[in-house]
Amino acid sequence: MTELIAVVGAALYDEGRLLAARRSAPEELAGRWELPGGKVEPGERGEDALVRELREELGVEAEPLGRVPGDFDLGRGYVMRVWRARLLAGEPRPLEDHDELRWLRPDELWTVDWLPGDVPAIQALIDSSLGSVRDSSPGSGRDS
Ligand SMILES: Nc1nc2c([nH]c(=O)n2[C@H]2C[C@H](O)[C@@H](COP(=O)(O)OP(=O)(O)OP(=O)(O)O)O2)c(=O)[nH]1
Repeated sequence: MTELIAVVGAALYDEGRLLAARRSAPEELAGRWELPGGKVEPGERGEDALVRELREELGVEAEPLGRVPGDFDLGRGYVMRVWRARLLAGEPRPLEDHDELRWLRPDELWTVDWLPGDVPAIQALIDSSLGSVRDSSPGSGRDS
């Protein structure tokens, strides 16, 4: 069986807004929007890959906060895992692979043309935020 290639996607938040990035390459993905991130290197932890990719791609320092439940199939043997992260320092700039960045408020999440593999990831992100609101209500069980 062929090994899956692990990709990390960053759900990077600042002031309640999510950062979306428009790909500039390769040609078949250019113009579509994604979560910044990239391939996990051999032996690297997902959250470390996330911090490294955000530094390389956007020139920012970020802190991983936790995994969004789910393994998202991107096709061609790629599987994406999404981490929530918070901006610690710097202003994101499209240094690599992207030509535009946009901070999306919760009501703007579907205003960009996400890559097909990202649509379930964005939905999971929304569902898990609603879940965390629900889980904080008195008497509710904890999510692992
Ligand atoms: N980073 C990222 N990649 C995604 C998303 N959705 C999606 O289909 N992909 C695809 C695009 C690429 O084929 C693959 C990730 O590869 P990448 O090119 O971003 O990885 P990388 O930064 O490590 O790239 P490189 O070193 O090979 O240039 O996953 C997403 O939301 N974020």
